[in-house]
Amino acid sequence: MDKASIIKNIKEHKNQPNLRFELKERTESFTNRLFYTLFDIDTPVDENLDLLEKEFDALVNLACWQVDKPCQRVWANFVVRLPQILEKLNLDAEAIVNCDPASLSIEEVYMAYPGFYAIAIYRLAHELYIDGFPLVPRLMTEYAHRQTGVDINPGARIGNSFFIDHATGVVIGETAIIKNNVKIYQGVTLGALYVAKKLQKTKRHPTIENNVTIYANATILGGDTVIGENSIIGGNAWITESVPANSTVYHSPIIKIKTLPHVS
Ligand SMILES: CC(=O)OC[C@H](N)C(=O)O
Repeated sequence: MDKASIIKNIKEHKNQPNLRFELKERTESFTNRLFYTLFDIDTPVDENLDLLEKEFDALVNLACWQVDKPCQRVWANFVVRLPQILEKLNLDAEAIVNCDPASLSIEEVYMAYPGFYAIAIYRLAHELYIDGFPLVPRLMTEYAHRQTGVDINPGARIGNSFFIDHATGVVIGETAIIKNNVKIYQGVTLGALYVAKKLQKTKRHPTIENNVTIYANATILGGDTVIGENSIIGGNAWITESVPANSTVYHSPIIKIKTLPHVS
């Protein structure tokens, strides 16, 4: 195949007229500016809010290509909710500093905890998601996912003072509901019992009630699965049914250790 034919061929197969990676890049720089505007003391709020509004306009132009989904009011609705979101995020940061014996300062939480970063970007993206703003919330949480290994779908509903410790390899599905003061550790999955396209728009992921702790690598599946309040789910537990309030759930593997006599 000559060069002209290759170009023609590629052009024929490049058939998504709205697929512009500029949207992804602009969303990532908008997300960075937003995070710094909310938390970094040297990032002036007034001028950065103006810049954010301009950057958001560009996102609207790139993301709102469906005529039946007008997006013009989304920024106005979002910006008024920023103080409330910040209040919630400060509660998350406090929960981390109060719960984690390894944390040395609140500044460390904001700058060094991937769990805090992932929750921050999730909470900001969630507000855009509930306004029906297409694609950008997913690009925001995927950006956080890429940086932290924590995949929180912007559709999930998460209450106050949420803490993900050692955050990596965590998956929180689109229809998960997490109430207040929940702590989870690395490798936790809040997922669907099985995956089928026909389940779109149904509750597929679990509900976690207040004050639940879920230790590392536990997997909790199913839209009807409810983990009752004050429960503790041990590491590596595999749960596909509801757990009553105040329960402790252990996974008990059989570990065999065979020690041979030392032969030199
Ligand atoms: C987290 C999870 O179970 O994902 C499976 C699928 N994407 C769904 O949303 O059902």
